[in-house]
Amino acid sequence: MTLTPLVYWAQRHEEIYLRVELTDAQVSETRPLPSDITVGSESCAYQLPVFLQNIDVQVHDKVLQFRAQGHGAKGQNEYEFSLEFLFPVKPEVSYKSTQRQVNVVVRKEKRGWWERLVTQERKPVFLAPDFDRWLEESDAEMEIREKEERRNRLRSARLKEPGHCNLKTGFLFAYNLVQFLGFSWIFVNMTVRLFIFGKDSLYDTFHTISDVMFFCQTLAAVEVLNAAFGVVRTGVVPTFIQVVGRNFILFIIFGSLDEMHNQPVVFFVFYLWSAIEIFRYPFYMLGCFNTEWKTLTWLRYTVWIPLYPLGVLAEAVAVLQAIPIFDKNNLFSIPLPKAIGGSLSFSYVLQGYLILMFLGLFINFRHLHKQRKRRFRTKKRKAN
Ligand SMILES: CCCCCCCCCCCCC/C=C/C(=O)SCCNC(=O)CCNC(=O)[C@H](O)C(C)(C)COP(=O)(O)OP(=O)(O)OC[C@H]1O[C@@H](n2cnc3c(N)ncnc32)[C@H](O)[C@@H]1OP(=O)(O)O
Repeated sequence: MTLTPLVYWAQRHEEIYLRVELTDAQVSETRPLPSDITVGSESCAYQLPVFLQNIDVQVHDKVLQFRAQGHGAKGQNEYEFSLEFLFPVKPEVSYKSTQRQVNVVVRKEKRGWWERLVTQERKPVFLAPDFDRWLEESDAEMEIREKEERRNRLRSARLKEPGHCNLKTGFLFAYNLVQFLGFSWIFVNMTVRLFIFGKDSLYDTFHTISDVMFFCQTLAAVEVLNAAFGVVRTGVVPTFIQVVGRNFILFIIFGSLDEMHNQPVVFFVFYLWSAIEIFRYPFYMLGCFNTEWKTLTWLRYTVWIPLYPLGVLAEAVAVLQAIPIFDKNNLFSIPLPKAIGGSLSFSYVLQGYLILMFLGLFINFRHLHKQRKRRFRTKKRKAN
């Protein structure tokens, strides 16, 4: 026999809760509950346990379809009902079942408070408010505020835990210090050599600097993990673009081609890379202790404006210089069936990479511009 179960509902700004009572009752227009029993009343004689199987709850285009099979005092029953929600909901539905009921949670497509649950004005006879979870809109808003305050209290308590804060701060400070020392050595070394040897220093940058640059750029992969694991509050994508972008140039274009080692472009790329890092890493070091030096903050969020396009331009020159070399030595060429040429030169990959570079530049330029606005807007707001 197919029965329509009793369904109790409540809402919050982002969710709808349905409590489906599976009993041996058949509730319908023609056969309402006996007068001495009201929906949800504990005295309902129908509250007999039902052993459930094959629960199927789906949402398609605002309509929730519920089906289940249950074995109760009156034998095996099919249970089903459907509801057309007032507004769109997300297709993902979660539910938990007990002997007597199935608790369903549906997420609203758009956050907000509904005047009723279903499209039709007159509610279905099997539907009733769930007074165990019922809140008026203002109460729900207060519940959200209380949850947020609890979360903030927990977060600040966690950050005050001596172990948590010191470990993360110590790790970040040490990382930033090592990177600052590495890039400072690079920047000072290249500056001094430029003053002493003039233009000649442009041709042996790779031989004098690359070991430390390889070390710093390999270590920089940690920044992607920091972003991915939430160690620092920043996006994974910009960090990934930054680290992959630099290491592609360093390891593939410079590191794998001897012919590139004596090119002046190596000097410009290394110099532009280190010119930002000598401000960025000390800025992070101070940030580990929630302090800042205004001039350093300004430099960290300003010098990238000329350096980033210049840096990517220098990298593009390096890629263009490497293309004929890869064509000649066939390094990293992609093997293809003889019928279609035997191999694809890596220079084709480089031509595609040139497009990625300028896409990556656009993404990170926009990201840093947002960071700069956020940083200086926050400062302005604190100053007022
Ligand atoms: C399928 C693969 C596709 C790959 C495609 C690749 C294409 C590549 C194209 C582009 C290639 C670019 C190559 C690079 C060129 C150059 O570098 S040119 C030289 C100039 N370069 C720069 O100026 C960029 C310098 N780098 C950065 O700024 C970062 O790497 C960044 C990721 C680009 C931006 O940094 P981000 O962390 O996102 O912003 P911030 O405002 O600095 O930090 C946000 C918050 O996080 C905290 N934080 C971050 N890191 C640390 C840390 N190490 N220690 C402590 N705290 C850290 C920071 O303090 C901020 O905190 P709040 O202020 O409290 O929010």
